[in-house]
Amino acid sequence: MIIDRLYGEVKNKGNVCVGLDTCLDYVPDNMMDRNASVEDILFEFNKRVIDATIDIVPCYKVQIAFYEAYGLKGMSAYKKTLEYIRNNGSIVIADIKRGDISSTAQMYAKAHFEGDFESDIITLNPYMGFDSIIPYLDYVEKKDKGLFILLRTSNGGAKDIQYLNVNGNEKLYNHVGDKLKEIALKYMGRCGYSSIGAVVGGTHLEEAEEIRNRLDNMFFLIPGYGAQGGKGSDVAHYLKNGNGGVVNSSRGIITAYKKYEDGIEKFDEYIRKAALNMKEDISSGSKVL
Ligand SMILES: O=c1ccn([C@@H]2O[C@H](COP(=O)(O)O)[C@@H](O)[C@H]2O)c(=O)[nH]1
Repeated sequence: MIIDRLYGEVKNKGNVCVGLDTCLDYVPDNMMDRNASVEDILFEFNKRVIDATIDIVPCYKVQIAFYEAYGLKGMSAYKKTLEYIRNNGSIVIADIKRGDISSTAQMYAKAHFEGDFESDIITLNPYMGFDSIIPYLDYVEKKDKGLFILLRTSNGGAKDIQYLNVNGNEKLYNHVGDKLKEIALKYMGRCGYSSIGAVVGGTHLEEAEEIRNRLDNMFFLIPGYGAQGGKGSDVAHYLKNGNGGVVNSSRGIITAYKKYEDGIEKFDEYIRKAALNMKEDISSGSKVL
């Protein structure tokens, strides 16, 4: 199952998930060939980031919005990026955050688990209801695919809806988590985690322990590290014995070279260094717990 592969990759390479939220503003001048198309520039940038990190990270998260924003050429870069990651033996999470009625969800499943935009794991938004998740489950069961479903997100606005009290005094995200766990239990891997995991922002700490204990067999995608303020000692609360989750950083890694005077010349070195520093930060955070 995909979750066993991800678990194994984390065991060997640590928890850093490199976020490819790539836009032209992040591309160094020397990669901005005036004659090249947006498709080539975005893909070449991603290829450099992937080549610099593939032996030290377990997976990549590709945020589809950044490619959609550039139209068809952007989507070609998106397709090439997914293929490059998968063909080189790594795991790709497509951050698409879909949620819709089942007839539409079926088409989203086909669009992102087959064909041009095939990825290994996708993100979903469950707040339209649990029937919106069902159409993806066939792919989890029969095609070795995985889901990371939004539970408690990293943004401040998470509190507007996800923290509302339901059923008396229960937080909505806990209610959602319990329902997702019920579904997740049907798709358990040998590693003790399900191919249906949850997205839990690494920026809110108060509830971390409760969420981790309550959803003990769900693997977490943890965004919010770096640019949004999350630190190794924060995100470590969502891990279990150093595994059970991958921590995403997008801007923190792909723009790392901008902090250095010689960043453009040593682009690959600084990208790798940012991923290695993050890996070390998370593992020292885990040791403190
Ligand atoms: O709760 C969530 C869910 C998803 N994201 C996504 O993660 C990255 C974060 O980017 P950074 O540059 O590392 O801040 C981005 O693609 C978001 O759409 C999230 O931030 N929080």
